[in-house]
Amino acid sequence: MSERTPAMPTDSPPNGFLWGAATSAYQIEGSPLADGAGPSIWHRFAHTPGRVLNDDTGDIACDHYSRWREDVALMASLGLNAYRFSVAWARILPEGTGRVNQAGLDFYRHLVDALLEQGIEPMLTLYHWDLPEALDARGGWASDASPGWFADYAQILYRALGDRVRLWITLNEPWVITAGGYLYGDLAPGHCNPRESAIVAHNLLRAHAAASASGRAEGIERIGLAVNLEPQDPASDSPEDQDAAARRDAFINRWFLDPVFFGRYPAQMQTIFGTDWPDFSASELDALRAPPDFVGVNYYSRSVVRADPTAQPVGARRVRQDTRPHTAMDWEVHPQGLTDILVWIQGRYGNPPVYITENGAAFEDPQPVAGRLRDRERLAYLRSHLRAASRALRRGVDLRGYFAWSLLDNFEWSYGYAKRFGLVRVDPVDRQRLIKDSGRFYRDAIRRYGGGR
Ligand SMILES: CO[C@H](O)c1c[n+]2c([nH]1)[C@H](O)[C@@H](O)[C@H](O)[C@H]2CO
Repeated sequence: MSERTPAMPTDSPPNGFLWGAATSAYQIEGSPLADGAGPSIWHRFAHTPGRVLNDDTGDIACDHYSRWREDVALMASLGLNAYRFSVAWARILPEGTGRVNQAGLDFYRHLVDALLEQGIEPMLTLYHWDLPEALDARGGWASDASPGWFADYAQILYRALGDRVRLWITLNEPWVITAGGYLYGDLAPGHCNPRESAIVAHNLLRAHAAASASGRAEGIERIGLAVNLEPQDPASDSPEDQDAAARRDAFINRWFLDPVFFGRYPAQMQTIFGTDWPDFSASELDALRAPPDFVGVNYYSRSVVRADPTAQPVGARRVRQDTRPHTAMDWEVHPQGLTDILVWIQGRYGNPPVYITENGAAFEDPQPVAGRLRDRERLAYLRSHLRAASRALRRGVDLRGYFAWSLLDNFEWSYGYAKRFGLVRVDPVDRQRLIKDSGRFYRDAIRRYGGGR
């Protein structure tokens, strides 16, 4: 099969299938304080020496805040019929609550209108990690008031854009927000506090429920939750490794999905956190039940897991599969894991509608030559994972769309600009965009198998 032969096998996805790409505000926009916007925790974190590789910041990023018209045209040239983006809370509410910054609302309204003019369906993420600094100063997600702050913010956006945005996501990856920001400390706000992390996770779930309820009250019909999911395969059939994989599965894959679908946490959470696990009442647990209208699946890789009592808090660690290909993030390339996790959702949670809201890979890209960037590894990753998605469709998974991560090379959090996921190259000096071979491949796949725009 040539590089240019699209991925999907003979059976095309269902009508209305979304072929998109995904980004997030702090990673692409730049101009974080423009037009009345307030600072976010990532603005502060990135400006704290030593927190981000090369002390990179999102001050410019992809300069999308100025180039959004060009980027919408780029999406149209790729043939996308959908685009997933996030709203920077502090552009809308500079102090996190209270005064609304109209210029912030206007930016996103113009972006949405431009997408719709091109026949591109917007999928809006309300929160992709960039909490207003003013709210972190009031306790942030550890504050009991945080679900109310979030629901009020969400309501402002529902009322401003609910007549033109049909697909909403409350939170992007509550697990990464919790683990990265409050347990391991590698992401903003950089805390390392197990008990605080369990309270933050609980408040994020309360916030999802509150924002879902406020969306219903505003007539919003399709509100989802985007979660990072990663199959946990035991390194051996020993009971120790089997138990370790089950604990890591609960910790990563079920910590948030079980509460929203079943109103309960996985039993392993108490074992993992011990005395740091709060004693939630039955009513507090039941209040978490807020089944999303769709599950957004962010899939990148799987883990092979070995028991290791020194690897806290789960007592399990990943075992690198040295004979398998890995990305520049050192994540194993394992497309079958995408099929497996989609079928797992189908079986465990009653076959809910699903979108693959992130899937992609960072590789060390070659320099462009004569206007061409031959990113063979990323193209192969995309092709193999589109095939994996097709296998899930054939298994009856209610898969409704695929969003490649990411449209553009962008700010990769604590890695800064050192890791590039884009289908489109962004020049580090002049921010010029150049569609990579992987982007051309995706365009051809959409033309051949997509519903078109
Ligand atoms: C384990 O990977 C996570 O699922 C994950 C990977 N990623 C993400 N979550 C975030 O949603 C994006 O903002 C990142 O840029 C992207 C690439 O790192």
